[in-house]
Amino acid sequence: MEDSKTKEGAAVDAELAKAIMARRFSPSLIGTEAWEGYIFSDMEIRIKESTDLYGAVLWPSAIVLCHFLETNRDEYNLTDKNVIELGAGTGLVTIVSSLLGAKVTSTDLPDVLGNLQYNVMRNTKDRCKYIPLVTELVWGQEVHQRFPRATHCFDYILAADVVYAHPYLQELMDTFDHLCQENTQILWAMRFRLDPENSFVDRFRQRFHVEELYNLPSLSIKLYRAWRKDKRTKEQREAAA
Ligand SMILES: C[S@@+](CC[C@H](N)C(=O)[O-])C[C@H]1O[C@@H](n2cnc3c(N)ncnc32)[C@H](O)[C@@H]1O
Repeated sequence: MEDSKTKEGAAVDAELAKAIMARRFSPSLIGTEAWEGYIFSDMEIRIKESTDLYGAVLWPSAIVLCHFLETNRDEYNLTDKNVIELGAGTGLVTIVSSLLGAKVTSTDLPDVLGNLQYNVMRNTKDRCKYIPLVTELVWGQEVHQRFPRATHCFDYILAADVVYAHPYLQELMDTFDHLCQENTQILWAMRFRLDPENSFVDRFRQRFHVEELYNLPSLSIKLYRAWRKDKRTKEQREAAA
């Protein structure tokens, strides 16, 4: 019985993973510029990558998160919502969220912003209600000053593949903690590779309620929804702002 259930789960995983990854179609070369094409919201999105930086490559978690947003737009309606993306990389999640009607703040390390801005502008210009804002956000650095809670209240925090063996996991946790207010939802696609990912999830669960939305073992990716556990008092909210 258990065996047949596991097999059924594996088949669903394989099918879903295949469907999600099939959104990717073959790389093209136009003139001197290489790009990869994706279709979301019935629109073609062209992503330029550059292999010299982590953030200049599109990772499968981003495709998984975009697939979720596109196929669950009734329940997670992004129209007119304030959204921030952490570690946006090449920008696919920012672009898809903008096409779905969100006001997006797309963030990453300074080195990555040029390529990110290029992809975001190229794919959202004249196609979106709100022009996405691309800006630097280094996890844990001046987040309180640059994104004060009183003026920066996000409905959604989006993140794809931001947890891996890097030395800034605590800073990332603190950034989630600062940006996530009482009514904020975190949608976070996570690729499991080694132990640091598991212990991050354990620590994350101490601060946030966590619901697993997708489990795709064939891609080693899970998609989580999370929201704050603690309800702050008015005084605490003002002190943290
Ligand atoms: C594995 S890539 C994922 C990129 C993109 N979200 C995707 O799924 O295609 C990790 C991203 O986190 C960003 N990143 C890494 N360390 C960071 C830090 N300390 N502060 C802000 N962003 C960081 C990288 O620049 C990169 O864009």
